[in-house]
Amino acid sequence: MVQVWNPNGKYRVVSTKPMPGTRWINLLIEQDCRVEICTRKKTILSVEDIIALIGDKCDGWLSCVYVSVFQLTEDWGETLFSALSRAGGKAFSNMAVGYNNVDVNAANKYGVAVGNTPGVLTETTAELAASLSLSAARRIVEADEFMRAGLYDGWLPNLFVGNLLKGQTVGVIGAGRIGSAYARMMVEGFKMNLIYYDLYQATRLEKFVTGMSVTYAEFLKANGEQPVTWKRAASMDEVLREADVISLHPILDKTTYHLVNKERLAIMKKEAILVNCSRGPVIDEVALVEHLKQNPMFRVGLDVFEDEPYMKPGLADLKNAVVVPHIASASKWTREGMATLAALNVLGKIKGYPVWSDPNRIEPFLNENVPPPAASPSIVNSKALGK
Ligand SMILES: NC(=O)C1=CN([C@@H]2O[C@H](COP(=O)(O)OP(=O)(O)OC[C@H]3O[C@@H](n4cnc5c(N)ncnc54)[C@H](O)[C@@H]3O)[C@@H](O)[C@H]2O)C=CC1
Ligand SMILES: O=C(O)C(=O)CO
Repeated sequence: MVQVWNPNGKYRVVSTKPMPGTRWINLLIEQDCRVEICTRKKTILSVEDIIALIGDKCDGWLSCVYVSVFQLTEDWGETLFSALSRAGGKAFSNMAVGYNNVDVNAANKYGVAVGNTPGVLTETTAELAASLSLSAARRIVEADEFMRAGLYDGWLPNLFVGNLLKGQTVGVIGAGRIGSAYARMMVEGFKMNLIYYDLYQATRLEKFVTGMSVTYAEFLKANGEQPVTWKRAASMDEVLREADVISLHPILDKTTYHLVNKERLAIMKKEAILVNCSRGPVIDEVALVEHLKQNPMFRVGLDVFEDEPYMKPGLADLKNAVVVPHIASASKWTREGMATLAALNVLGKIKGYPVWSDPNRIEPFLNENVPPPAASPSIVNSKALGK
């Protein structure tokens, strides 16, 4: 049930799941860590399971730290942080960028550093959002099922007619790292016009699309095509009204819970495409199921669900929904990199290293040919802990 590496290591690091690759294990072992990996088949561990893994003491280990493989139901609150702290635990890291499953105030109370893994999953997650956009627009899953069912008996003018993306408007809600990467893909790849909404100005994205639309505009015009345009919307509703494809990329917090609800679905175009690779509760999924039933030309691509791992009743039966099991960050390079960043977050705490200055630039930690910088790549509560 628990696989142990380097049993005589001075520092104890526990992981709730086997994580991809071996670099993360080697980096910990090189720094005198004993690595314990829970290999139980159970996908979602309960609070009791995790408390049992943490144990009640560190048995002479100098530091007892914890890497949790992100699970929506692995709720890191008062109970777990106090258990970790009682066992001498000083650091915890999600193997994820999102940390809505973590009560950071509780971690602060027990002086536990909370790590996450930004940056390494930006492009991979954006690529999945782009894949879902295309799958929904071109009805790939429905068509695939049709072929496999042996129903294809010849080309027809009306067979699986979908939406053209070129020249349409892509809307991005939450233009942070992933939202901006997705926006660029859709503008560059499909010549879509962009409208975005975020609480903050996405300066880097704006510079990119401005630069692109200036030089690219000449090129497109010379080739008899329309240049791409972009704008920052004053409200989220403006994006919902204007865009043909809308992708959600905000964090989940109380400002974004049910951001897309019945009223907002009603203002979207009848043939719009909605993609969610952020967190399930950003959409009111019951309202979405109803909307999909009433509007068969409205399509969605979902990687995340309100009650993960479950879907709301009715969703699985709808042809106008493409659903995948939270795989947006699942490329080999990204998942191995996430494991490395998570391990280095806790290792940095063990070694007393500072926190890396820019969580948007984590490349130096991912170069396998050189030792990683002496820093924790990303600790979300470093300021609160006075680091
Ligand atoms: N499905 C999956 O496997 C994955 C999901 N994610 C989710 O994506 C989220 C975003 O990740 P990053 O882009 O790296 O984070 P980020 O912090 O770079 O971007 C989040 C953006 O959301 C914006 N935002 C916050 N509240 C908002 C509101 N009320 N309205 C509009 N915008 C708002 C922020 O200003 C920020 O620009 C993560 O927090 C995580 O929940 C991330 C990776 C993989
Ligand atoms: O990183 C995250 O936030 C995830 O959802 C898993 O990649």
